[in-house]
Amino acid sequence: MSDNNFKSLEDTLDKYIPPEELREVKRILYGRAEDNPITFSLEATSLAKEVGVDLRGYTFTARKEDLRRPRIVRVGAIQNTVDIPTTAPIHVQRDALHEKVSNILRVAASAGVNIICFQEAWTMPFAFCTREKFPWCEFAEDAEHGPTTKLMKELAKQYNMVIVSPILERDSNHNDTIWNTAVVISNNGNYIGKHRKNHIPRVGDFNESTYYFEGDTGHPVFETQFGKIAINICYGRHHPQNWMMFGLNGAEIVFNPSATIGALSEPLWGIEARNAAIANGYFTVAINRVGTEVFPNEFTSANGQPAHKDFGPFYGSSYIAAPDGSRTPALSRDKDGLLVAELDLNLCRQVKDFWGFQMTQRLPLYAESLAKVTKPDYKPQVIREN
Ligand SMILES: NC(=O)NCCC(=O)O
Repeated sequence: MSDNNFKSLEDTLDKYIPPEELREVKRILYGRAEDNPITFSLEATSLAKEVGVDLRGYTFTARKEDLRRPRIVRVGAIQNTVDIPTTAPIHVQRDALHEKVSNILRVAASAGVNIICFQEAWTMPFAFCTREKFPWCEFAEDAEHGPTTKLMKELAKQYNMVIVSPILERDSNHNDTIWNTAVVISNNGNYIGKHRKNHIPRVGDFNESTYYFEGDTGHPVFETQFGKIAINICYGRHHPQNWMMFGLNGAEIVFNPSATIGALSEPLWGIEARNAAIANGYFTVAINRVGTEVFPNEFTSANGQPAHKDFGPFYGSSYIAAPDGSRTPALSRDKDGLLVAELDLNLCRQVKDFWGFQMTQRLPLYAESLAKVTKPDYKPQVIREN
């Protein structure tokens, strides 16, 4: 079976595992026997059909508490293809993506979404694989006042929705430097702040260090009306310390807007964001692109293979994981999708109380060890037989 004929892990499980065993398989593999799907209004499902987006939703519950009311929030994740050829003028490509994602936002609004995040560098094709500067650098724009943020501020206000908008940023106050940045806009339509990607890949076709440097914004958590959120951009999901710092700063939901391909990372995908949710006591939202993007000039992947104009399909499979280790099924591997999860944020503290991972974390021990490891004269602590 070729990669393209393989629909998804969930489809295969549903197709071949008898129902009574499937419950147990799902309990072990997905952390819960039932998917707990959300039934959306007719308006939301019809709009999703009209816009051409696969709308799916799932609920995560928490214990009822005596002293705290439930803190129910609907979170959304959008995965989408880039449909306009990469040879079209930059403004045509960007406008088309603005229009497409704005339409999906209408669906999110009618599905009751409170906080939404898009895929990494959503306003452009993922051109960094080419390692060519032009015309791709033209996609970079000001995080606070650029055309994308301007549009998203209007829509955030209109839909009373917090929007996390990962873009290619141009910082004209600092010598026109470029950054891989996620902009956070409040449900009142105000710019709250931004986070710049902390870890830049130098692997296979993801040689992004040609374009931008490691981020300088630390690990900010944005306190929104619907909860405390943070963003760990793509390759940062391979770094447990990155996830940990967002948790230490109090995040309740961490988004992981990504662009990644099957040959490279698909076996890691279902593990990393889910493990981060467990280890750090927050919800995680892993978002990947779909589709194949073809570039005008051939490039190589530095792997001995012939030069080519695309680097294979992004595999989508966006999913949401909870601090108790349970997760939603994934969106498809090849279709535009809007994944919605209804969360009770009280689950974060409940899981921390139960498992005690934060209490047993022993940060001073690691702070001390790491301080030693980073010294030039450090010797690894290895004990050998004499
Ligand atoms: N965009 C990006 O950081 N991709 C890196 C590939 C991966 O981490 O799977």
